[in-house]
Amino acid sequence: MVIKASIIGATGYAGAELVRLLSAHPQVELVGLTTQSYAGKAFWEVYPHLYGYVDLVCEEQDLPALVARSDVIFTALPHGHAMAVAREVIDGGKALVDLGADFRLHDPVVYQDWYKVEHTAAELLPRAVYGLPEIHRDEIRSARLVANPGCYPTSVILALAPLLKEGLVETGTIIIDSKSGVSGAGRGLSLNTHYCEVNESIKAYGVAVHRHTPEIEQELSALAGKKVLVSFTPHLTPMIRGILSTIYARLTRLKSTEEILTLYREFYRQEKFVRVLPAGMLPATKMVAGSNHCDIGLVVDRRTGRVVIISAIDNLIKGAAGQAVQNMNIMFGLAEDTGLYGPGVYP
Ligand SMILES: NC(=O)C1=CN([C@@H]2O[C@H](COP(=O)(O)OP(=O)(O)OC[C@H]3O[C@@H](n4cnc5c(N)ncnc54)[C@H](OP(=O)(O)O)[C@@H]3O)[C@@H](O)[C@H]2O)C=CC1
Ligand SMILES: CC(=O)N[C@@H](CCC(=O)OP(=O)(O)O)C(=O)O
Repeated sequence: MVIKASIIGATGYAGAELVRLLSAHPQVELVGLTTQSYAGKAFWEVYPHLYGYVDLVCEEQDLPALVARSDVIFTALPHGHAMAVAREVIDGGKALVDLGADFRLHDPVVYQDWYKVEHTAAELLPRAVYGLPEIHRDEIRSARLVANPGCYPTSVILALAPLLKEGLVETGTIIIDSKSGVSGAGRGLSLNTHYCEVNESIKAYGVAVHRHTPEIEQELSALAGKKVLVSFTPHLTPMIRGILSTIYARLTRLKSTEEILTLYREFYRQEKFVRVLPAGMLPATKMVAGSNHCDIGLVVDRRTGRVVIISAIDNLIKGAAGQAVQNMNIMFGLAEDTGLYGPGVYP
């Protein structure tokens, strides 16, 4: 089987990583790469590392033509833009994986509250599946519209799922401290992300108001079977790739580190992309850079009755493009790790 794939917003950081992964995917043919600013340029002129691997030319978005020649379309656009293309893709009988936030929240009112954008395709929300394969694999299999999760939520939900499913943490005491590389903010130029502003400095942002908060709470609440509230604080750090999330929660029953690690190993036993680390080993962003892994380590602090869980992902891979490919593989009945197998790069 050859899957014809197009990417709308291919020239952003998430889109370009998708181009790299799909160009090496044994069962995909890339047939369209759209851009806002680089129409007419060869893709390798925008991203020279792909010289010799991708010979497509960037094009302006011509949606009917793109839908006609694709089996699957990936949207890697700023939030608010995928809803304008989703209906035409779905009505055309093609699959859509959206890397942005437009179809992640089930409730359009919550979306409007946090994103300050009107949801103009709310009728499609019931058909959208939240594309975290380790939690929603069966629904993804039959979905035509998959909402690829946010990068921070991926690192947080995978880190907490086993404990919430077992009712082992108090659902009102969860504190999440996440640190991201600057590529998480996209390729566009901005004062907040230019070299002098971010290098040799770490800063918190979006405190108590970050738009990933409702997405994290939606998924954690579903796992717990009751409302979960979190305090989520993201930080911008002077690295290019990676997210490290450190999560604190009070245990409902005291367990040892080894007991909880056993629970995690069992929960993720079949998962190729979640690595539960042995006691005494903790994740680092370098361990997952360039791979589709989420690494998880944890320690029970018996003194405070809290568990501290640490997870690491590459924001552009498991946090975006890799997870999108994983979702496509599931939707098209391929082995889930096709085109994604293997560790990343080190150092
Ligand atoms: N970066 C990350 O780590 C992650 C990103 N995401 C999500 O993926 C999506 C893309 O993010 P990212 O790649 O970082 O963003 P970038 O800013 O790097 O790229 C955005 C892409 O969208 C195109 N674009 C921008 N505005 C418009 C518009 N008005 N109409 C059509 N095309 C437009 C750009 O074109 P051009 O290049 O020509 O200007 C570019 O191809 C976002 O929704 C983001 O939140 C999700 C998880 C992680
Ligand atoms: C460092 C940085 O700025 N990160 C981005 C989140 C990354 C992202 O891609 O957001 P979505 O997954 O929702 O699309 C931010 O905080 O807005």
